[in-house]
Amino acid sequence: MKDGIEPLKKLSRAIAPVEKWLPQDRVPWVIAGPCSAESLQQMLATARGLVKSSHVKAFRAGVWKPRTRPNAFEGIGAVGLDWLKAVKDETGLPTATEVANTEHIELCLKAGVDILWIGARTTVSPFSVQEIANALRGVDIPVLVKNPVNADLGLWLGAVERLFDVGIRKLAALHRGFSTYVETEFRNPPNWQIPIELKRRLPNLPLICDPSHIAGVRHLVEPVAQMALDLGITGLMIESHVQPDEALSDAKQQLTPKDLCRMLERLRARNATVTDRDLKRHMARLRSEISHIDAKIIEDLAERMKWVEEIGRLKQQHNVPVLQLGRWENLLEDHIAKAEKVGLDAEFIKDIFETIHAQAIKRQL
Ligand SMILES: C=C(O[C@@H]1C=C(C(=O)O)C=C[C@H]1O)C(=O)O
Repeated sequence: MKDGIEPLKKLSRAIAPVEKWLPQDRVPWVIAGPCSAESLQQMLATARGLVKSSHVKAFRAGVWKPRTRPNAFEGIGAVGLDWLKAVKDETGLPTATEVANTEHIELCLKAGVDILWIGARTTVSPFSVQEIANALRGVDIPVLVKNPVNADLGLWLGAVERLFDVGIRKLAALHRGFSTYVETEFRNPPNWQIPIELKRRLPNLPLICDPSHIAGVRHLVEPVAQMALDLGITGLMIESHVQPDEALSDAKQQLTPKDLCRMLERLRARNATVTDRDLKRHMARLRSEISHIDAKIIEDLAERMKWVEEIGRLKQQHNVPVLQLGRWENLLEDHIAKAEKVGLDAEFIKDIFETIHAQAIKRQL
């Protein structure tokens, strides 16, 4: 692809590995803590529970909360930074919080916060991201960039680039899912293809998954975390509160420290690299079958397009419209029925044939 991949490769190579700023002796490695700092007692009690798991490497808490509507709890403010410091002094855990403007950054740097993150509602605004980047020029601090709330890879990449341009090298992307108008089982569906594409563009950029915001409800946090591990994502950010039901924000998705620690023991990490020779050979055989089928699909598509173009010429000679809705609807119905019989997902087949049909129309215009 020619869309600026070269400069991104350079950027990717210069990014510091996570072990430069957080220990990497456990998979998953986890940044955990309450959605919001609410009181010193709540912060310390949560941290005391979390530190029992050796997976937990840093403590998070939101101090300034961007809320969708006014009159919700908008965060405790700067006093929360003192509580983060108290957590660090007692547990030794590095601390992390969200920043959205210059003032937040100045206060965090003064209070000795170790890791900053940029929230999903901030990543959507290049003005805000640039303001943050300018305030961080010359500062050596890890910055995690949450994906923008909307499914826009460009904004996510742009935010990483703005921070890189002011000298931040301890960077990571934080995947918290994407907002959607339609109801789904998730609060913010993961759209895994977007973080996967981000990883393809910036292979060295550490990717952290935030299953709490993707799930939105407690019982889905574990399956989403497991999906992230199955994909090979080793870092997680998870919300935890000593009394989740009483939480002033995100009450439904927070886990007690005890439940979180237990969950971390149940999660299964995958081995990062394939070393076993037999396994390697077996995988290579399967991949050659897959490549063979891919080649067939491409040949068949090329042949399909030849017939499409021929019918297109015929339509032109006889003044017949290119789009034939009846035929298209029949085809789609047939294909979906056939696909379901062989165990393929209807939506998947619909997406594929919509793409093929769009191309078929283009070829006839
Ligand atoms: C190829 C045709 O043109 C269009 C493309 C179709 C396809 O890709 O199968 C089906 C119907 C038309 O909208 C056709 O009329 O059959």
